[in-house]
Amino acid sequence: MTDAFSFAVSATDGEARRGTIATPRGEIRTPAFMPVGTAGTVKAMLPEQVRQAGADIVLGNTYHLMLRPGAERVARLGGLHRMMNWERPILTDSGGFQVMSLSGLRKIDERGVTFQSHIDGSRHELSPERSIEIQGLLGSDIQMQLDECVKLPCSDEIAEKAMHLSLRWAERCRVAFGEQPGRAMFGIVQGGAVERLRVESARELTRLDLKGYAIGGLAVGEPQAVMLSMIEAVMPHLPAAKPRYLMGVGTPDDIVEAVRRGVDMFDCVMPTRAGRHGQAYTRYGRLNLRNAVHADDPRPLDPASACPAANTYSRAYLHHLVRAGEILGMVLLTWANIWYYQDLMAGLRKAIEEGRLSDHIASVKADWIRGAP
Ligand SMILES: CNc1nc2c(CCNCC3CCCCC3)c3nc(N)[nH]c(=O)c3cc2[nH]1
Repeated sequence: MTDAFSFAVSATDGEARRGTIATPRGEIRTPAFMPVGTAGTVKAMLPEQVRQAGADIVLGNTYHLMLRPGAERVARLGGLHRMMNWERPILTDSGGFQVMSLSGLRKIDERGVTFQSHIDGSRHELSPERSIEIQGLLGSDIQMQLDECVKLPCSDEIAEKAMHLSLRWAERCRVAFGEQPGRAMFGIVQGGAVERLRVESARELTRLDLKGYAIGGLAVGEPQAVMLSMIEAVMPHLPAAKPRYLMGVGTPDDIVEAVRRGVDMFDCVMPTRAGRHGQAYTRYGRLNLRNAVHADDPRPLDPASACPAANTYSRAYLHHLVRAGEILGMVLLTWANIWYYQDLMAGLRKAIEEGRLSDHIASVKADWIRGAP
């Protein structure tokens, strides 16, 4: 165990890296998928199930927790780790992205974002300084800068304005973060789909010498090809010795293609949200358990999976639970999905260690297409 925050790359395969982030709360094996725990819970899962599935770190969220139960209350209760009974690392987003996608009546200016709570309509201000303060009150191990993420497509001028604002906010967040031993603050590369803006953002952020760098402003509706080309444009301008986090990504296909290009960390609501909506991610692709085709299928989702939800219950039963709107349907499919995503990452980590990532990705994709035997 360490009292510092550090990242080490133990193997590479092309641009892909196998690494480890060491933190006082435990190690994070990369490439890593971080289950989303929006309001202090990975929805429909107990923390011990999240860990058993293979997760080393989960996400918390400034926007939700500042509105309810409130950052100062969480701090009084001993912090987010204690409150949600997750003693391993937590990464928190800064809240700006959620303000833009969830709240009513919002305004962005140099000071920060002003918005109305989607819960009770109350008015709130989130400055770079307040966002970092909230993340500190929550006890977050990896804190994200406040940034402005523009929707795509947008004009170069809008992308440039938002990218420069995010750079100024990165400096303010760096000052507000100060020295928190064992914790990190990550900058977020913006720049829309404009290569020169992406490069400028990455180079300017790198000058702040941060402990990690996120690639933001993607997975906002652009084609996968655009997302991948922006990743390729940014990578040469980020320090190889620091972790790279692609925010909000993504489907299994997005993840394997981004790992190939050097991304180390991912988060996405998809496995949890899909589980609540009757969708199962398996090594044979995605299944919609609401579909009548499963009504008489006695097979489990995947007998080869170590996840109890995937190797025990019949598809017919899962279909029944989903059709009946039973809570257990959400619980079992969320469990299977989080476990599948962790198995996907474990397979990628092993393939990088053994220098066979390209072949591994090809076989993973073939299974998705081939479907269950
Ligand atoms: C889904 N696509 C996407 N997500 C993005 C996100 C959010 C990443 N997920 C955070 C969790 C969401 C659920 C609650 C807990 C936090 C982005 N966040 C920031 N700050 N900046 C982005 O450009 C940014 C860009 C993103 N693109």
